[in-house]
Amino acid sequence: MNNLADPFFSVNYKMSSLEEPLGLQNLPKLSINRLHDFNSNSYMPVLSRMEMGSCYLESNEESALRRNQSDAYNNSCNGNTKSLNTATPRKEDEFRNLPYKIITCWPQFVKVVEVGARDGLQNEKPIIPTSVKIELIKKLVYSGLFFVEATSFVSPKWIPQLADAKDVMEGIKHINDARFPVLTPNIRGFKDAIAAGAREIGIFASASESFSKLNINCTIEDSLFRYREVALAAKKNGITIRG
Ligand SMILES: CC(C)(COP(=O)([O-])OP(=O)([O-])OC[C@H]1O[C@@H](n2cnc3c(N)ncnc32)[C@H](O)[C@@H]1OP(=O)([O-])[O-])[C@@H](O)C(=O)NCCC(=O)NCCSC(=O)C[C@@](C)(O)CC(=O)[O-]
Repeated sequence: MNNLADPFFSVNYKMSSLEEPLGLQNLPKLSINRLHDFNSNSYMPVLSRMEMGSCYLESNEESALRRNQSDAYNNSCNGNTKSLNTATPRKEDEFRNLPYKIITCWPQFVKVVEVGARDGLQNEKPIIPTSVKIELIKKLVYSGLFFVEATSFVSPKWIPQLADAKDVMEGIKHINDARFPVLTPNIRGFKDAIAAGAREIGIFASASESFSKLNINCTIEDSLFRYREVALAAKKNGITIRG
């Protein structure tokens, strides 16, 4: 069954462009019961009936029935009368179940890390006052964001916009119910970050030699060596690391 042919999906669904944001009132209405029916534990995709952008889902009962029928057919062709239940899984069964395995192995949650106060402000030409940065971070937290990357402990010669990292950390230390990771490009940055009260750090390496040189003034190999030092220090201090 193609999703679009399913009455469940054929509600007044309209794609929107970025210029024309989709209003909440236009979102498809999903009832809790229907969502439960579409729980990945209840249904699995049928590999042989997958098409571009859509796939047929069947319930576990349907799946068991179809597999029994298929096994019975194959056994009768081979003249095999062995009980179906004792048969070991065949390669094609394992392959058929692969999409199901992938779906059930999906992460249970998505972690959103807001980086505007760091990544956004490091690109601003004028230096933003520390008090404005603190106010921005507060507003981001009050908007419901839990992980707000606050600043970077990098060289002020490279990124003068974030030279006030220590003061920003001081200004947000009283804010509860949020975590404030900071970027640390080397062990010096790590030590400064910890001294300023950071409990979570971000390390960043490049996939190209040219960008690595431009961004942190070293080769990829050297950067991995540096980050090993930072990661070991973080582990020793019970600091969370994101890469
Ligand atoms: C890595 C370095 C420091 C190497 O910079 P360098 O010049 O090669 O370092 P150095 O070891 O030769 O030291 C030079 C000077 O910097 C000082 N220094 C050395 N380290 C620090 C430090 N941590 N904090 C403060 N000062 C530091 C050090 O003490 C020395 O001071 P001086 O003796 O000349 O007075 C430099 O290249 C740097 O700071 N780069 C940061 C670049 C950066 O922040 N880029 C933006 C972030 S990455 C990004 O935006 C991508 C990303 C992550 O956003 C993608 C995404 O979010 O998805």
